[in-house]
Amino acid sequence: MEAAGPATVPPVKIGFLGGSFDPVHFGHLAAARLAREQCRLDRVVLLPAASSPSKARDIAPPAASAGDRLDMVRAAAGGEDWLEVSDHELRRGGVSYAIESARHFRASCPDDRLFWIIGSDLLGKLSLWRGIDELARLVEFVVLHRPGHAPEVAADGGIPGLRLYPCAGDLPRISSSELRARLCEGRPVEAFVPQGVFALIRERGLYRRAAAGGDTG
Ligand SMILES: Nc1ncnc2c1ncn2[C@@H]1O[C@H](COP(=O)(O)OP(=O)(O)OP(=O)(O)O)[C@@H](O)[C@H]1O
Ligand SMILES: O=C(O)c1ccc[n+]([C@@H]2O[C@H](COP(=O)([O-])O)[C@@H](O)[C@H]2O)c1
Repeated sequence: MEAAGPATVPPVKIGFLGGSFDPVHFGHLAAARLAREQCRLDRVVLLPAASSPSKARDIAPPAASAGDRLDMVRAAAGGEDWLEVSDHELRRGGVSYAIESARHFRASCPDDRLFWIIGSDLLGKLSLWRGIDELARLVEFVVLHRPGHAPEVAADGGIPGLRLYPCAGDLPRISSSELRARLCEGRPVEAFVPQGVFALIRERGLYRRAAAGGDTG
């Protein structure tokens, strides 16, 4: 009798959602959940940026410190066994280019499929991301329609071999900048962030003043 060959194990599918998460909100969590469901991801990693490339030249740095943003993201991810948090970009410091993170995760997970999850607000400038041709070889992109940002924007911009999967579904019309403004004005935000995140914002008095800035270390 012939021995059965080794069973082929399908590659693990890991999603990454990078962002400033200043603060993390239900829009981010909905994006992670939809991407996981529609692309059948095994897990999703929230990846807080030390400094986002698209925001690095903004006048205002992240309003909350790296430590506060990381704690809020950890609080938001708690309780979901498929949702993880990586502090890789925060430990690396500097501007958080996706290509550098993708090289790191590709090296540590050589056999897995890596999916970069982005909102449709980022699509128009995807071709300008640092090292986009290499990035498009290393990862596949999942795009969530963000209200107010048309998903039909020409995305590939001639990016060779781009693998890009649009996800269907309604995402909450929330942004971190709107939440920072609300907090600064003393308006409620409980409906937009998980309870643990709200508790941290209140305990630490985060985002009380718009011009407060904050350290990123
Ligand atoms: N409401 C939302 N629905 C879907 N995707 C979102 C939503 N908010 C943010 N994202 C996506 O999450 C990622 C991280 O976003 P980021 O941390 O910059 O949040 P933000 O709400 O856009 O912040 P800000 O208002 O400060 O620009 C990006 O890919 C962004 O497109
Ligand atoms: O690598 C790049 O060139 C690049 C340019 C723009 C945005 N990104 C990534 O996109 C994610 C969301 O960015 P932002 O500016 O919406 O917070 C974050 O993880 C950034 O590192 C990456």
